[in-house]
Amino acid sequence: MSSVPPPAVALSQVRAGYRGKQVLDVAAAEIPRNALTTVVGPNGAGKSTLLAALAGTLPSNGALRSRYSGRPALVPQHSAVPEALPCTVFDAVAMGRWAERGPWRKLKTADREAIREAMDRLEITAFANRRLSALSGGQRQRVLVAQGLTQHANLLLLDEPDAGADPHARRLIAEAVRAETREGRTVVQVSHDITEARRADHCLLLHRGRIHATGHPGDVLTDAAINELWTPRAD
Ligand SMILES: Nc1ncnc2c1ncn2[C@@H]1O[C@H](COP(=O)(O)OP(=O)(O)OP(=O)(O)O)[C@@H](O)[C@H]1O
Repeated sequence: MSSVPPPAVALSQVRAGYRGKQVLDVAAAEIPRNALTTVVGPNGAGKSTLLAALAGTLPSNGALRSRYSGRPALVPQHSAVPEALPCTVFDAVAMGRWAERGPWRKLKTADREAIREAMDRLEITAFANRRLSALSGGQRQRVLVAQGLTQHANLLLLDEPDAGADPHARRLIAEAVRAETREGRTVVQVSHDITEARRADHCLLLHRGRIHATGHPGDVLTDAAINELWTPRAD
């Protein structure tokens, strides 16, 4: 009989917020191991806040039990990254190795290999020496995802990685994410694209900071749930 592996992260009564204002209140949720979990919900539902709590960049109360080794990698929304960051595409992707090497140490062969592989996957090798500020929004998005991939983190957190990306870039990002789970990593991805979200292994549907539903995307992202959550209300 096959047993279900323990989740990579189990959340229980997790609360988080900003300057004393609570915006996230997750009673219970799980992030399955070696799988792609998509986090969906209307604007302001608390998706980025949940990712920040999982990344540990935002303090939270409650129990957030992690069963993966190493540090998680967080790829923020590209709107959260200064456009004029004074570095090249290669430098930006290489920053992904800082957690392991430190910012000032020389890159080793393994670092260069991880950077090369991530840049190839996102098809940004041709831009390696371009300034990040000279790229389009969609190209910059691919650089951020490549920076996340180079970290080889067991938990990869992506906040709307395909926002502003064209169909080809979306496919590259989706394929890169799938390769991560095939290689035994756990990925959590915030998305506004319901079609893309339906392709995930697991789904957390957030509404007003709480879990509205969780489970297989086919069971969670029903027409009824979508109509209910995305229909503007008077309150
Ligand atoms: N730095 C911050 N300071 C204060 N309030 C914040 C901050 N960041 C987010 N919030 C508030 O927390 C709530 C949840 O925001 P969050 O960014 O997590 O939502 P989201 O689901 O990711 O939204 P979107 O789909 O628009 O990206 C919102 O009401 C937002 O105004």
